[in-house]
Amino acid sequence: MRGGAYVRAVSDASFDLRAGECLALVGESGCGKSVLASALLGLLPQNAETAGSARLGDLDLMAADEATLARTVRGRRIGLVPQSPAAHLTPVRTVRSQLAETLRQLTGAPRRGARLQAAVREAAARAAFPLDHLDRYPHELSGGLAQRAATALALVGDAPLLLADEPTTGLDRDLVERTVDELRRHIGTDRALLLITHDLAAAERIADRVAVMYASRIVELSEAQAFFGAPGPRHPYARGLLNALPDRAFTPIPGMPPELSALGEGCAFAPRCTRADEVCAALPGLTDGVSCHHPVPAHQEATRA
Ligand SMILES: Nc1ncnc2c1ncn2[C@@H]1O[C@H](COP(=O)(O)OP(=O)(O)OP(=O)(O)O)[C@@H](O)[C@H]1O
Ligand code: NI
Repeated sequence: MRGGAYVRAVSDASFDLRAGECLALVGESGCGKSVLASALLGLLPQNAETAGSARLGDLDLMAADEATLARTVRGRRIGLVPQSPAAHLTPVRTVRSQLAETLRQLTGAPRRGARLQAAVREAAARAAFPLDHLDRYPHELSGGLAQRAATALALVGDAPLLLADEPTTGLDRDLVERTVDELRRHIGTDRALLLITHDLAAAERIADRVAVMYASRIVELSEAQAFFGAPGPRHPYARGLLNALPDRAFTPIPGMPPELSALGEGCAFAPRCTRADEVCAALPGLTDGVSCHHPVPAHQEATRA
């Protein structure tokens, strides 16, 4: 990081993702979600340090070189809906030309002509991108339309893993539902989706499992049904996130998440946690999908207003 600060943005993250499955990665801003996604794609800044492995089929993404990632992973084995679509779209080319280019690269689409144009329209429609906006440049698009253009591009390669980083930012509720439903449909039974989101309602709508991240660590990994329904989240932070929702208790978690450059030894949530005691000065391990010394007992249900 500029100025020499050292940030541990992701620690000990461990999860698997099966074909046909959607895993939602949720957590407050700055907890490390996008860094985790960038690490999988080899898109971290050059001075970033990584350790560990991430297997996609027979390939270890963490060990793969840039040529392999560029040639066979990005777009082909992993489709990315980036968090800031405006920054990922090429500013000097229309949406039509970017879709056409990606189609030519990733599918056997012909170089030009009616069949290519039909494929472009089909690709746009999959992400509900309006066909009468295809000839616009990225700066002529609203945030929501740029988001849909980026989603359309990410779906082109039919990659076995789709990584969607806040794919619904800037969309209104109807379109949020349409977009996540489309992502879910796209997954079908033979692809997988890692959905990174602040939007717990979107996660509840389509996720099979939920991973909750706090201050660089996955603190809970649960089946979505158990998480959003009964018995509810077991980690006090995860429970706090749900209870902060307007249609639940609408009670925010007091305090702020810590700076990742100044994390202590113990549980990073302890300063904000009503259940914390002296034991929490030591880092809890992940047991039964929860990383907490005092998880909420399974029979204590979350309050739904
Ligand atoms: N290129 C970078 N250089 C230095 N620090 C970075 C860089 N990218 C991210 N960070 C830091 O890593 C931490 C995690 O950032 P990240 O973008 O992964 O958060 P996030 O969970 O995706 O948040 P948001 O929900 O706001 O997108 C933050 O403290 C951020 O400041
Ligand atoms: Ni992010």
